[in-house]
Amino acid sequence: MPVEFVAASKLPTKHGLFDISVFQDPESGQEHIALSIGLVVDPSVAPSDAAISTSIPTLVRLHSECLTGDAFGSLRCDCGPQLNSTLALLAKKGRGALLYLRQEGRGIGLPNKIRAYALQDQGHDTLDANLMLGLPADARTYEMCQVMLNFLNVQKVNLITNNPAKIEALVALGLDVVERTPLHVGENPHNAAYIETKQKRMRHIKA
Ligand SMILES: Nc1nc2c(ncn2[C@@H]2O[C@H](COP(=O)(O)OP(=O)(O)OP(=O)(O)O)[C@@H](O)[C@H]2O)c(=O)[nH]1
Ligand SMILES: [Zn+2]
Repeated sequence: MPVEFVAASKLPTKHGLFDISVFQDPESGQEHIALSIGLVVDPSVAPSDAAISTSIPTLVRLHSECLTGDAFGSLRCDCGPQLNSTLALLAKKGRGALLYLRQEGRGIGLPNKIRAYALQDQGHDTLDANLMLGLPADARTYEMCQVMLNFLNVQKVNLITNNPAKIEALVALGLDVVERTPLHVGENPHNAAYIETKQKRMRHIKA
């Protein structure tokens, strides 16, 4: 079942003043969040210039939930710095959206991600660890983004990502991804092999 808009409000952050919009899948109760800036937050009350604004490419990041990286400052991945630098970029540009998608651990959930970390502690890489658990390498889907981006009046997308699968997913949903902005931040000795595996085995773009 598609997600539905639930509520929106202002959200002052250390990066700037964002709009927060919450969406929910009525069947599963799963929530997804849009943090946007400089966008019309409800198409039903769109001002007359909304049509003009939708023709400009909008900076968008599809950020997959990572409790360990986003909230605890884990150095095992690059999620925390990616989240922060995206919000800083959107605030600087004054226009764009970060969709915070509740697909922890590339969609396998936190317990399985920690099981996969334990296997990585034994020397397996991030991809093999998922497979050894009998799980897909990447279990994420992106259909909720269609409703969320439509709600924000976004049609042309400049996607902030290194992952071509996200571009392909948005294009398959009918969105017009006209540009890509790379996001290489937060590399450190603990996540260097993880980032290298994403580039060598998961099609992530290095440049
Ligand atoms: N299963 C699993 N998930 C992980 C691991 N490390 C990070 N994650 C999750 O991976 C997701 C982020 O995906 P990444 O593969 O790092 O990057 P991406 O979102 O596909 O691509 P970018 O848009 O370029 O950041 C988050 O949901 C993290 O919780 C891991 O070792 N195993
Ligand atoms: Zn992470």
